[in-house]
Amino acid sequence: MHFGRKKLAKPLENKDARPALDVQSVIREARYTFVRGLGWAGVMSGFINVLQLTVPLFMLQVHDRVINSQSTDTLILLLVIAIAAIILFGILDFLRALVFQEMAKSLLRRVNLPAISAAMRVALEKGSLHGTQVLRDLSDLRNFINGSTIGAPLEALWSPIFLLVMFALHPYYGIAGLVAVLILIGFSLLGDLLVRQVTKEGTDANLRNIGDIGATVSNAEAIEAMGMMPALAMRWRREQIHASELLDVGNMRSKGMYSMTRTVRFGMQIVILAMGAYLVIIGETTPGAMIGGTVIMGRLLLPFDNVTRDWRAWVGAISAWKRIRSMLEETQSEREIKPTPRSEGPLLVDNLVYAVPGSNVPVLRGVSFELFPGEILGVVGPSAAGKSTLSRLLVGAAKPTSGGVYLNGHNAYLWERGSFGDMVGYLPQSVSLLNGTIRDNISRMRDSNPRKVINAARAAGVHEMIGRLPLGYDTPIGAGRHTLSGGQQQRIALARALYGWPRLLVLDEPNANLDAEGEASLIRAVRQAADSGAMVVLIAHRQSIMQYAHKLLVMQDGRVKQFGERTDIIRNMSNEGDGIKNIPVIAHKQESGGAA
Ligand SMILES: Nc1ncnc2c1ncn2[C@@H]1O[C@H](COP(=O)(O)OP(=O)(O)OP(=O)(O)O)[C@@H](O)[C@H]1O
Repeated sequence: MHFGRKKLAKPLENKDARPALDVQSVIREARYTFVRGLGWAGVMSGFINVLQLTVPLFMLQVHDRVINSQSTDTLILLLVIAIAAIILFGILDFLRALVFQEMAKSLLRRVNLPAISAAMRVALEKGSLHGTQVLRDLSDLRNFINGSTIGAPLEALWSPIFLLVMFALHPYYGIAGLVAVLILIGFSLLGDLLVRQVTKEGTDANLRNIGDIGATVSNAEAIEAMGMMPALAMRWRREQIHASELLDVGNMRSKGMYSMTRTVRFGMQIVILAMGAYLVIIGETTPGAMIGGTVIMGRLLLPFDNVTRDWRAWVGAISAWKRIRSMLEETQSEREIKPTPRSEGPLLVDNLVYAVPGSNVPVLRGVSFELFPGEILGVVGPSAAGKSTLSRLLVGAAKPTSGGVYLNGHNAYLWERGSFGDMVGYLPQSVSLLNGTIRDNISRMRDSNPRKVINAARAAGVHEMIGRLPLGYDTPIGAGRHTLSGGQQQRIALARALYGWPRLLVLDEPNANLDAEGEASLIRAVRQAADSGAMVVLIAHRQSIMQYAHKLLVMQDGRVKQFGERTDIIRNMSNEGDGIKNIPVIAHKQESGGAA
């Protein structure tokens, strides 16, 4: 028995190939955008803070200068200055909001596409719900930056200005202000210590729960039919309670700290007023300074209140960013960005090993074979032999752990996706059509050439069926739209695979939902593709289709049990005797005497 090893074509290196995306530079740029935005907003916050002194200083000046001098000219001058300062405050406040908005836009512009590609890759490996989390994180991050909570720490950074003014009014004011600030910083740090971890755990638990519910919703029919809802509801409830309890603890601690900081702020304002009154009595300061000092104390401490109140939003945003960043890093693509010319073959699978990421038990254990243009390869074997995993690796949807799949010597996994996709037709075991029209789906969501769409539909034997639908090729399908039967979906997915006459056609259980007419169309399509020089890989449990295969690959436990010309393999299997029991497809063929 040979596995085609002797004929293996040497893999080529594409010298022009570059990594598709430098994740580290995306992360660096995103961080730079964030820090630069915060820098600008911070500078503006400084001016805004200074301008916030307008009201207390105006009070102080009116009290000390206007009342004493009885001068309306001074009053008018002060009024004009104060109004100008307040208008400037309004303008800067608005500009700062624009800076935040621009920062959110520019951050998302940089991260959006890499994050969505990362989400796709994570979805391939860990399921769609892990993938969609990153989209939620991006949206949370944008809301945070555009929201009202991001500015509080920036304002707190400028507290030294208020402290200086307080020291200028009287050293005792300054000292009281400093003590109050230190107490509030202590509360903020304590709050962070008490809130951060528990909030993170609660959020993670909540996300897990949402993920579980999302996964379950897609199985709603089975759940309803088998009355699984009460048991599932109990599980969710337990998980929900656990997550809510953690989040409630974080919330309660955060609110507790906020109440304490407010108490300290109000208390300190009373202390400073009393102290001011005492300083006025002993002639150390003026009544204007007393009122101004009290108001400035309020302004000084307010951002610390806000930091304590809004810290959870910062914790949430930081966690969201960390998740986005680690997903980008984990899924850094080594794929090329330059299109590679269309290839006619051969297809070489060279000592292919695949273990699911995070597991060290390989699903494929050194699979090798070669396929030439115009050949149809039937892949058979018992359940869990690794057939679908092999098909995913053939089309570059999963990364080999070692070894590789090469088309005309070029690595299928690394191949730039657009040009690779033009050459490949893939029908996965679980057919999933996308939201859009039938035309969109067949044309792979591209601006379609109507003739190519109709050709693909005809080849899949589905043109007449589409013609019978009220909107024909423009019928919207996908979630919540026109519902197609399992067989209809499979045939439209076959038309999608055939679109543009690919050079490599990988069909995983393509006849699973087909009736006799559908299967006849499928066989016609497969033979037509092979006659036009395509390489076809067919995975099927139903044996009828295998009689058209030129070669057979028999898999077992992730290994190649046999590979070769179909007639040779069937002869070998019947000679081995016990092998026939293990390979039902072949066994059935032999028994029925049909295939060879
Ligand atoms: N993402 C994954 N995570 C964990 N295990 C996986 C994953 N994908 C495949 N496997 C494991 O790999 C083995 C082979 O699965 P695969 O779907 O390739 O088998 P198969 O031969 O196509 O089976 P069937 O004929 O039943 O479709 C199975 O044991 C399966 O549990």
